[in-house]
Amino acid sequence: MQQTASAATEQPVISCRNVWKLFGSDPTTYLATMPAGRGYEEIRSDGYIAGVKDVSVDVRRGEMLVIMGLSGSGKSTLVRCFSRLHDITGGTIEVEGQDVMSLSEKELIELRRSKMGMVFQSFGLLPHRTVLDNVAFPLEMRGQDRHKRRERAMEVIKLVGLEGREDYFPRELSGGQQQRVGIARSLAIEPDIWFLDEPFSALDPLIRREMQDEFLRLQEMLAKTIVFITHDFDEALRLADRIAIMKDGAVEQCDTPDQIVLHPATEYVRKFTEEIDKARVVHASVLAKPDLTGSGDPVDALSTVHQLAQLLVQDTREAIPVAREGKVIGAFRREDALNILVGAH
Ligand SMILES: Nc1ncnc2c1ncn2[C@@H]1O[C@H](COP(=O)(O)OP(=O)(O)OP(=O)(O)O)[C@@H](O)[C@H]1O
Repeated sequence: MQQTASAATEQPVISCRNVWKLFGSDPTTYLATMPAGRGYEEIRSDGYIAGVKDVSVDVRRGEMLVIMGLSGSGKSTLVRCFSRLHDITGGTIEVEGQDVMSLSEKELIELRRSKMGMVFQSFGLLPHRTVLDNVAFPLEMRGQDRHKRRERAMEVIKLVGLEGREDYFPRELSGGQQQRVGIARSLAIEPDIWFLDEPFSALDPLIRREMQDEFLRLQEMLAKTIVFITHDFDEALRLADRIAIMKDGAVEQCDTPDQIVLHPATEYVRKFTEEIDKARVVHASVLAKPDLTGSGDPVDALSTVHQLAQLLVQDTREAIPVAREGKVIGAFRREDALNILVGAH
């Protein structure tokens, strides 16, 4: 996935600044009196759990932000704060410029219902309803008439590749197909912001990869703003425009996959990147230096080093130009790319 340049400059869809979510007996008073710089373990010894610890991230329009971290690192808590399923203890969260903590219960329900879609690991399908009726369910909740909701449900069923299975019951479907129903159901309401909490982790590895590919295809068409939770770094690298890596409630680094594998911000992040084949992650666009001039035909900015392997080995040029949509944006040193290819970076 590659975002348009304007996505980075537009107002973010979700903006969170210095957000804290503490669990414990009186978190608000505790946070107000807590000495600055108190660490996760110190907070714990004071009797509180820092579910989210001083997090500032933005979710940009049309991007897929993947929140990655081990179990208990705070991924779900952070995302629950975005939709105010949790009240935050400190900081601010704005969704489309609106401070979520200032919304009334009614406004919140409306915000969630009209703008947000959610998909969970457990699929959450209604077992006694057919695929069509499961997908149409949120529309029924909205009071949409039967004909309209069936029409819309069929549209999204087609979109996720389940046409012909609309009259099946969930138990008659594979895990991957059931998750497709979950995805179709959440898309039925045309959410602006899509939250997916480990949607593929109950699936076996082959199906999981297939679903990831399909998901990328779907996103290419829909260009939704997506927050995707996973504990799988490979999945994060495959899907993300940007990845926020969490540990002990805090975001260790939030950046593009390329930057994370090339320039891990902390030792913790570096450990994740150790086993990764960087050549499959790093794109020519990131290696290109605008002030370097190459000779001969340019390579495409969206190519990974892995895709360029043959050229890199056979070519003799020192600097290779890179073009985005036909326009040269700079060049990279062939040696730099070769180092990534052989794992010497
Ligand atoms: N309601 C709660 N009360 C107390 N502690 C909580 C509550 N919800 C979460 N926590 C704690 O906050 C921390 C972060 O939990 P969270 O569920 O966000 O982690 P996660 O990264 O999503 O983990 P997983 O991948 O296992 O779902 C954990 O230590 C958890 O025990």
